[in-house]
Amino acid sequence: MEMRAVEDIAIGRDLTPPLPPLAFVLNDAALSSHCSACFSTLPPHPFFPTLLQNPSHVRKNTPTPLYCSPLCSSLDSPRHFSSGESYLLSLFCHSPPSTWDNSSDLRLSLRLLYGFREHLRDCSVLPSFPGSTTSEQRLLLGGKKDYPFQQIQNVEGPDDYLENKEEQRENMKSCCHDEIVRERIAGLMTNRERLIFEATKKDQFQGINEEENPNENRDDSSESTESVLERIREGAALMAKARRMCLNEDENVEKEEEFVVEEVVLCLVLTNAVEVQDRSGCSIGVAVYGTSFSWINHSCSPNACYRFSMGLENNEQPRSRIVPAAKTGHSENDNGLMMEGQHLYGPRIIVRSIKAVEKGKEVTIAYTDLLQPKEMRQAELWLKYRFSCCCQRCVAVPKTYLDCALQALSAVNPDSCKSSINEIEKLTQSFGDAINDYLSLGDPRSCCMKLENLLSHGHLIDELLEPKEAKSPPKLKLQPFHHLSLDAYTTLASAYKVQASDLLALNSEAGSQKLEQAFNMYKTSAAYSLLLAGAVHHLYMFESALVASVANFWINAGESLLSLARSSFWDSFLNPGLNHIEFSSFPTQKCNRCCLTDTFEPNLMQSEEIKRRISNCIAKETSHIWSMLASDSRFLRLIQNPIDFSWLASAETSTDLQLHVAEPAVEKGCLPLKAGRRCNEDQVGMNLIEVGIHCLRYGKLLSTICYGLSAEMNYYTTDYRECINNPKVLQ
Ligand SMILES: C[S@@+](CC[C@H](N)C(=O)[O-])C[C@H]1O[C@@H](n2cnc3c(N)ncnc32)[C@H](O)[C@@H]1O
Repeated sequence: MEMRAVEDIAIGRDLTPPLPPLAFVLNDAALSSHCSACFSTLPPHPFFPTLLQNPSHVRKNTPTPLYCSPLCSSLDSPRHFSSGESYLLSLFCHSPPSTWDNSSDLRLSLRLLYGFREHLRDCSVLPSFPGSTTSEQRLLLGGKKDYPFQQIQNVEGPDDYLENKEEQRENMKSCCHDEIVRERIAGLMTNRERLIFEATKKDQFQGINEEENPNENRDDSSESTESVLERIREGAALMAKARRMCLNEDENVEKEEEFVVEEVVLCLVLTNAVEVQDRSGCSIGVAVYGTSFSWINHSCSPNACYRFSMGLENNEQPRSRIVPAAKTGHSENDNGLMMEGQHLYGPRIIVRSIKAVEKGKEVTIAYTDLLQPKEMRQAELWLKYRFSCCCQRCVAVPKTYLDCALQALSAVNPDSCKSSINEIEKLTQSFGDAINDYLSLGDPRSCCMKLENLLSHGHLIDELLEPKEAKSPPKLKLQPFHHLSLDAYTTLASAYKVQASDLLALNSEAGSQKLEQAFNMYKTSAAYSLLLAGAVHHLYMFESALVASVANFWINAGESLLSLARSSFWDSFLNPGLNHIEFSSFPTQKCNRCCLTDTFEPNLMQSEEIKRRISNCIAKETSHIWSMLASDSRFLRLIQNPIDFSWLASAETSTDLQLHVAEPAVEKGCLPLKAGRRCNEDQVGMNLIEVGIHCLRYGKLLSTICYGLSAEMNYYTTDYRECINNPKVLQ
């Protein structure tokens, strides 16, 4: 099944009304910070679940959902208890499974399973059972007694259906054999056959890879295939155990047929669930939606994206602009379980166009990070969804510019580029280890040192040996758009900021030297944010589906630069003159160089010319401040301008990338760049603000394409002024 546009659709239009979820849960980590019903941040004194049944079964110190209000608690608590979720949390906490480190998909599956049964009961389909039963119903209801699901409270089974045990067993076998291979429940693909049974056959992805690259991913792929299988089995068994505990039954689940229903629903969740993100883009939960959303296929160059709408109110109801490609595959009878949403609360999802879509054309979204190179995307899609993507971007021969750029190596050492599979693996491992130092070990300092080192030299060098080592030719240097470089910039922007706050927190009465150190770290963090925005913007010029990423990166860069410009560090020791700048006098109207305003129509943002004009303007302003921003980082000093990469073309030509860099700016007022130019100190702060406002404004404009004006309106018409007047981050 796929979804198509019912009319010609312009860029930046909502394609669906806000669609309610079939089921949703918070991630384990968000259970103590967010309301489990409406996903808002919890108040200081949150509400516990009401209807706490059988508390003796739930062991002490088990995490529990919390709510922002009695209303949210009364709406959501029954589902928490009746689905067996409370028991699963208890099991998960006290005897953690080996293949699951977060219980959210399993809890989501339990809630969904509960919802399906409730729906079947509400639809009064049971009286017609079994004669006209659908296979979905048979699977979900199963036989009497032997089938754990049959015994959920308040649900009456068809007593006369199964006369004796033998018959029950027969029925169960047929359920298992017929239904375990079934594709859909409630219209949603379960992929169970592919996820489980094909996994045991010859691995298809391995086959594909062997054709393209005989050495790549072979071992990884078969290992991952086995682990998919093991995870699904272990997860389903745990769900079945939790449900049996909830029903006061023997909780030992040993045979596979005892958890086949759980396995099917878990596979449905793995195939259809989406991460729910808060406004800052942090993942806080997972949800499954009905067919209007779940029938949308993936593309690595998609024409749509989605966003979430939280809260209980639901005023806006635009009509849907997408329909299933064909209403085949489901008979009237089979529609017994089709449902669009069960919840009047929880995160609703809205699909939106990020490219113009012609009537009748397929609407697609991204299931994976589009800033990964082709092989990584394909591997992830195969592992999680068992398909090989054949979208335009994936089948392009030669590869698209974007895919080349995401893997491009410098030509400094072309031989190593050719024989580099092992070298790249080593380098990837080194980048991963460095990032791990920060994310897992909490050591931002070591992470920054290692990443700077890897980016500048292509390998780790001993700091003490640096002068000697530096003379030897670099091993593998990455181009600034390489996906490892982009990951490194993201990490460095965060790790430098954390280092700076740690430094200030540890030294509450920091002397001027510490203050200066902290300021330099904040400065380097802002510089990496800007480089990330510039590099991804360069890629966005070749693939407009990157709009959501680039919008976020520009906004982050703008906020960091404005915070830096307003920091009290300037007053203390850098440029006391800045103190007297009247910030409210900064332009809030149209920029007279690039014409950027707050009120650009999303349609205009399709124009390459306009995007180029804005980035040229930001590049020009950046050239005034870059040497100041980059001065404390060994790697950043090698970057001549983080927005206009024309310097790269002359610096070196990549062996596998025909660099497409922007033409030097020739418009009136946009002078060609003189990278690294140092300008009048008094101007630095002003230029920081100019660049910051441009980044923020441009980011907000791009974000209206993917998130919509109504959602962002209040925020983005005032917020850079707020950002200037109320710096959040720095002292
Ligand atoms: C959320 S469902 C999408 C709707 C699905 N096509 C259906 O008929 O219900 C995800 C599954 O659809 C299939 N799918 C999605 N995008 C695809 C693509 N670009 N090529 C092939 N299969 C795709 C895969 O089997 C994947 O596991």
